[in-house]
Amino acid sequence: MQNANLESANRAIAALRTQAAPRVSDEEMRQAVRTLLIGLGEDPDREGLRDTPKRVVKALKFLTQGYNQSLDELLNGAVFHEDTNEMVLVRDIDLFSSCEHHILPILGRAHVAYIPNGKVIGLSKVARICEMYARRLQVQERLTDQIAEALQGLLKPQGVAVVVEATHMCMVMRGVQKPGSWTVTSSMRGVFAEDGRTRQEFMSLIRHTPTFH
Ligand SMILES: Nc1nc2c(ncn2[C@@H]2O[C@H](COP(=O)(O)OP(=O)(O)OP(=O)(O)O)[C@@H](O)[C@H]2O)c(=O)[nH]1
Ligand SMILES: [Zn+2]
Repeated sequence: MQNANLESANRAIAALRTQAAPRVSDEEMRQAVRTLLIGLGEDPDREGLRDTPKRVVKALKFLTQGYNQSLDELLNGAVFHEDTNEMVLVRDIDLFSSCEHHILPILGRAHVAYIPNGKVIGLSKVARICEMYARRLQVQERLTDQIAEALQGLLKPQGVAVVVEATHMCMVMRGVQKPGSWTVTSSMRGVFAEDGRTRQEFMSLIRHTPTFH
């Protein structure tokens, strides 16, 4: 059911993008950046800024490239049958996202665990799932949930746990200006939600400092 929701949300986003795509050209986007520069009191024709609209549009498209990806594509079939009941944890996955309120960076990392139920996923695909959702305009809570929901839908595991720790540039460089503040969000499914000991094991594994660091 959750997977069906996720897929229908992805389809809705894809449909919106298809409708929107012909309406806004790269040139129009560049013009919008040029307008912003003028609004900021700059001269968009001075040497240093001449190519800035082009660069900004390219950078923003890169930072939101997750809209053009799908779970199917990134998985490339890397779901395998495996009989194991032990926790799989991929931790310290770097995240670079953008907040949807200010389009400013969210910098952080994700820790993702699941307990299989007959199926495992290629380890790199866990990081790729995080990457796909991070490379969209986000709020941290939704990003965290989307990662958990994707794994839940793909693997139907005994449980999924996702913790995201991030700092928001909109809270650091502007607004309330609190450098050093971190936001921690979590999404727990199945045994991680129901069983305190499993959740505790996960929490202690993500706090543990590996010897190779
Ligand atoms: N819950 C949540 N809030 C976020 C996230 N990123 C940014 N925000 C918040 O979104 C809110 C938007 O509030 P507004 O009052 O509309 O915007 P603002 O005037 O720019 O707010 P300030 O940042 O307080 O100056 C702010 O409190 C941000 O801190 C996020 O990932 N999750
Ligand atoms: Zn923000």
